[in-house]
Amino acid sequence: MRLPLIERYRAHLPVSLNTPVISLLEGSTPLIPLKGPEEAQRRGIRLYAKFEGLNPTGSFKDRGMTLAVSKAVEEGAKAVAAASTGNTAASAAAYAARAGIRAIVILPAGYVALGKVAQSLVHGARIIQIEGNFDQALALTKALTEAYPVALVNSLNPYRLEGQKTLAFEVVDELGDAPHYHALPVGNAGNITAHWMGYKEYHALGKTSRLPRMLGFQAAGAAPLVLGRPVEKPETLATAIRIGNPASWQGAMRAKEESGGTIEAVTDEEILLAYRYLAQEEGIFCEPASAAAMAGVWKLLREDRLDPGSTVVLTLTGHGLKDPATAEKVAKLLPPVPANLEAVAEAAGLL
Ligand SMILES: Cc1ncc(COP(=O)(O)O)c(/C=C/C(=O)C(=O)O)c1O
Repeated sequence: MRLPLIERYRAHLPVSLNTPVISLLEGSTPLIPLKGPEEAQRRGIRLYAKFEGLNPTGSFKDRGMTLAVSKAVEEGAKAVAAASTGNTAASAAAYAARAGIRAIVILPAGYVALGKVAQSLVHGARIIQIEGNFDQALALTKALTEAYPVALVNSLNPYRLEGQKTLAFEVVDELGDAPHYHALPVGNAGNITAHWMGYKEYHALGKTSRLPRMLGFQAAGAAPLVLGRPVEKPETLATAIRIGNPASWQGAMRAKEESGGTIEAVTDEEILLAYRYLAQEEGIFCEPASAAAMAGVWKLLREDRLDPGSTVVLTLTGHGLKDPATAEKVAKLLPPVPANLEAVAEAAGLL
């Protein structure tokens, strides 16, 4: 029987018996063993994908949203607000609907993948598109929630990170220890901060023999943490991580430094290659931003920077269906053929 995330990890979360559990049975996502690219196989490096696309709204955001919305309702909120590159909006819209309160989402016009806008619309969120980018949307949302009785549910809200840290718990509970490395994409940097919180908590409880080295990856055109300064005009086809000034900058730096890990950039071309590899070689359809984790691990493998025989977990943060438009960048749809066996057999490459 599947448990609400809050029930599964109640002992580790800031909840009480007064906290309503607003849940869509999020979490407990599959940890899928990968065949891995040849560079991993020949070094005996085991790769696993923690596929967060199988959460209720198709991304890891549900882990933080179940807690943030439950706590907002406990505190009497009648509305929640979020700036978003799309997945936070979709998740806030779903959990607000679940709770019977209003969701207000502020999106950078023209840079949110179709699937995510569809979700926010159909869940009944109040969608405000701004003529600006995500960073401007976040500043406006902070101002809105300071001026009006609306709860902020971006990852500046600590409850979001508390919910998201449970991914690390699930990895340890399933593998029996922490991996040697944990790779994930980094945009606003809440997720890498939360992963590291979770591993440190479990380690302090004696549940792991090691702490993983955190491997964060940004898109080369949107890599403030790599450059060491905000990026005024972030650009990448991985629109989920098209963020120039991460809200959790310090948290990401802490995760990198304390774990002895790294935060590096991958190009859009490397992201697309990894996106196609995961779908066509591993059978996993994740969205472009998620594929940045695979692109980054592949880069480190090519540079022989991962220890032979080690275990690497990659967080694939969102489902590929969120961004159907990008799918056509890796595989073109062929024109229709006449409706007869010979034409179909020829198009199928069987003749
Ligand atoms: C699929 C996917 N992969 C990676 C990230 C980066 O996580 P953070 O580094 O914690 O920001 C996001 C983030 C999306 C938003 O920030 C939003 O939805 O507003 C994402 O949707």
